[in-house]
Order: sequence, then C-alpha cells, then structure tokens
Amino acid sequence: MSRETIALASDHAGYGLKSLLADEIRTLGYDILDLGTDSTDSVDYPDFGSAMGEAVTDGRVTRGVVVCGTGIGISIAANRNPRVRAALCCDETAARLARQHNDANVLALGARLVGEEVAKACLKVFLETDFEGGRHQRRVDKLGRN
Ligand SMILES: O=C(CO)[C@H](O)[C@H](O)COP(=O)(O)O
Repeated sequence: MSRETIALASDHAGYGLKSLLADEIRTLGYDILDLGTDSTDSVDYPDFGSAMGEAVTDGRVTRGVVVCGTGIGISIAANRNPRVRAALCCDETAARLARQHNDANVLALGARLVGEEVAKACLKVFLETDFEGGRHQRRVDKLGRN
C-alpha cells in the first residue's frame, strides 16, 4: 500500500518547527511534500498558506500542516481556499476534535506559542484520528456551501 503524503508549509517563524515536524511525519510512516519556506529569512505567510490551498485543491495531498509564529495568519490564508478546513490547535484535545467533528484537513500550529512536544502530540493525533461523520457530516457539508 502506498504511503500518504502530508504537505507542510510555513513562514520564517514556523520554519524550525516545520523541519522538526517533517522528521516526525516520516517517523510516523508518511511521505512529505514540503511547500517551503526553506530558511528563517523573512517571508510572507499568505504565500505559504495559499500554496497549501493549491496543493489540497489540485489533489497532490489530502492533508497538510501549516506553521507560522502564531498559526493565525497562515491558517487564515489557507482557509481562503474553499477546499481547506484548517484548524488552529494548541493542544491534543483540539487536534482530536478538529478531526472528529470538523474533518479538518490542515493542522495549523503557532511555533511561538506551543512547545515542540505539544506540537508533535497535536500532529500525531491529527494524523491518526478519524472523522466521526454522522451529525458532523451535515455541518461540514454546510461549510462547503458558504
Ligand atoms: O504569526 C505570524 C502571522 O500570524 C507570523 O509568523 C508573524 O507575524 C511574523 O512576524 P515577524 O515578521 O515579526 O517575524
């Protein structure tokens, strides 16, 4: 069976955490599509949130992770794409519920706000938790029509 590819995107503030999460994603048994940025040189988070939206829309990936300083800007940028349901998470519970209730397809993290261990825990839960469907499916369907 082929391995799922998980896309990763960050700005300069998220670059370090993105690199760490790339290793973690491979360890968990997935492949990586790295959409940048590639260093801590200052860049603009909308460019990378939008790159994630394009990767989801054109089918290169079904899930991804975005990181900036707070996770706020890059999640706003990613969510401008109608195919993206990016969830900004600060703990494992949020990451689990983002999958179970919202069928989130992009995990957003704030590198300046969450520690590395919390970020790795959020990632693992995000990748390994299924959408519950049922009443939540109706609500997610409505998101797609807005
Ligand atoms: O968190 C962010 C957006 O929500 C950015 O990472 C942050 O604004 C970058 O700031 P600076 O240019 O001062 O490094």
